Amino acid sequence: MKIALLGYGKMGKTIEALAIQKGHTVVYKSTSTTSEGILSEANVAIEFSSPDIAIKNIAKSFEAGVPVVCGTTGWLDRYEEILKLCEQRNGSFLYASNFSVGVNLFFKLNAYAASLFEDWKEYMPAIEEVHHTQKKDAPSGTAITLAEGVLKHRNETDWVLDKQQKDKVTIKAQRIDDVKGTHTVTYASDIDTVSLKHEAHSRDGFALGAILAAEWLQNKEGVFTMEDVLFRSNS
Ligand SMILES: NC(=O)c1ccc[n+]([C@@H]2O[C@H](COP(=O)([O-])OP(=O)(O)OC[C@H]3O[C@@H](n4cnc5c(N)ncnc54)[C@H](O)[C@@H]3O)[C@@H](O)[C@H]2O)c1
Ligand SMILES: O=C(O)C1=N[C@H](C(=O)O)CCC1
Repeated sequence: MKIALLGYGKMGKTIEALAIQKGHTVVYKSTSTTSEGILSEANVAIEFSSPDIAIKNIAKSFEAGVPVVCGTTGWLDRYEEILKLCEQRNGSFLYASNFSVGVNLFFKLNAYAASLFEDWKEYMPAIEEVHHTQKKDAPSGTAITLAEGVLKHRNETDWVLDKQQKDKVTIKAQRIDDVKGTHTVTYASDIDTVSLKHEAHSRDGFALGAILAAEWLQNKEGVFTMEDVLFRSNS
C-alpha cells in the first residue's frame, strides 16, 4: 500500500515506522511547513495533524482522489461538512477518535457498563482523561466518545468539562508530562465505586489501528468507522 502521511509529528512518524515494517511505502508526507512526494500517487492518506488543519487536509485528499483515514481530534463540529464533501467526490473516509484495538474493545465494555448501571441511578458516572502537555484539544476525542456511550443510558443530556453540573456527565481532563493517553470511566455511589480504565503504554496501538483501517479501506467507497473495521466485516 502506498501511503500519504498528512501530518508528520508524533503520530505520523510512528505510523511511518510501523507501516514500513509491514511492507508499505510512504509516497507523500506533509507538515505545517513542508511537503514531499505526490499525494495523488497514494492509495490512502493517513491524517494526524491538528484540529484547525484536519478539514483542509481531508478536502485536499478527496480532490486528489485519495481515500482518507483521519485520527485528528477536536474538529468534529465540522464533521457534517466532510460527509457532504465525501459524497460529492465519491470519496472514502474513516474517522476514529481512537484507533487502538484495546480502546475500541474498551468502548464496548463502556457501553455494556452503561447499560448495566442504567437501572441503578445512585451510581454517578464520570470520565477522566490524562494526556501529555502538548495536546491541543480537551477533552480528548476518546473521552467524548466514552461520554456519548454513557449518555445513551442516562437522563443527563450532555457532558461538561472540568466541573460538576446538574444534568451533565463530568469529563475531567489532565495534562501531565509525556502521558500517552489514559481514560477512566467511574460509577460512584456513597457505598462504592466501580472503575474501568484503559492506559496506552506507547503510540504503537493508535498507529497500528490506523494502518489496519487504511488497509481495510482499500477499494471501499463511503464513510466508515472503526466499528466497521473491527466488528462488522473482515473483508
Ligand atoms: N485517533 C487516534 O487514535 C489518535 C491517537 C493519537 C493522536 N491523535 C490525534 O492526532 C493529532 C496529531 O497528534 P500528534 O501527537 O501526532 O501531534 P503532533 O503535534 O506531534 O503532530 C502534528 C503534525 O501535524 C502537522 N501539521 C500542522 N499543520 C499542518 C498542515 N497544514 N499540513 C500538514 N501537517 C500539518 C505538524 O507539522 C505536525 O507534524 C491530534 O489531534 C491528536 O489528538 C489521535
Ligand atoms: O495524543 C493524543 O493527542 C491522543 N489523542 C486522541 C484523543 O484525543 O482521544 C487519542 C489518544 C491520544
